[in-house]
Amino acid sequence: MNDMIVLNDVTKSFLSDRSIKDKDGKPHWFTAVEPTSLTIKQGEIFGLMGYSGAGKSTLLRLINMLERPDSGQVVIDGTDLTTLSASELRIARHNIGMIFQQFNLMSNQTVFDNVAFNLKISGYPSRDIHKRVMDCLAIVDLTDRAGHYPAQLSGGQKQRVGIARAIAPSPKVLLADEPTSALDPATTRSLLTCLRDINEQLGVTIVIVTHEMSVIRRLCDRAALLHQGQLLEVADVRDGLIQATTPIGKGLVVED
Ligand SMILES: Nc1ncnc2c1ncn2[C@@H]1O[C@H](COP(=O)(O)OP(=O)(O)OP(=O)(O)O)[C@@H](O)[C@H]1O
Repeated sequence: MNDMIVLNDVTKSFLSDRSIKDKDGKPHWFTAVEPTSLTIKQGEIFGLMGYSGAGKSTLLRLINMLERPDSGQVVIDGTDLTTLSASELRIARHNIGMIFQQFNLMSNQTVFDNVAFNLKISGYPSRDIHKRVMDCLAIVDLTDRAGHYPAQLSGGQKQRVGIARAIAPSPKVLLADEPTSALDPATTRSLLTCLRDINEQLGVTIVIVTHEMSVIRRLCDRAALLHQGQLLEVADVRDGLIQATTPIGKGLVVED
């Protein structure tokens, strides 16, 4: 399989609280992602896991450049996003869908319009939008909810709308930031099945941030184990077990 996502020595720091100064009196920069290199293959389902503050969400957001790395390269399907102009980056992002823990739906828009929105801004032909929205709602089993508003949906249904919205422009990569954290165990299971089906049917590469070991075990092919901004190791997931080898990694994996 081709390399779909290649991170080459990416780093990311944030300016700390203004009250925290370095010894020389200058503002303190906190390193959220230490130099990290990672390759994710086309069609993989890849997890990012680690304790709170490990840098999982920041690393995920580097992949679509919602966070711009301080250094290093972010290569998606052969294109280094760090070299693109703002308008080129906007176009390249059509290849990268994203879903969020809190769904981020527009509450004053129907399910149909929430999904159509992404197509409109990606320049999808107007005459084809209706069919594409309904096809995507069928994939997530929400055809009968097209005219509903988000407030009329359960959490699991809202996340399915988020998935339909993300896959509508036919991205090659789907990023998921704690997509099941707000859901109960049964709804989580059905959402993971939905993500697995999308991966198998559409061939979309999925990168998922989660602190739930069971999500990694059920869904992922491999997972990066992160600790305090560092990539400890990339572990295979075989027979429902995360094959960690480093001492901290092994500790993370039995934490559930
Ligand atoms: N925009 C920001 N400004 C300042 N600090 C930030 C910013 N974003 C993240 N950080 C810091 O970077 C570190 C890593 O944050 P990140 O959200 O990536 O971790 P995480 O592993 O996803 O944690 P969690 O599981 O709690 O969401 C944290 O210490 C966080 O406070």
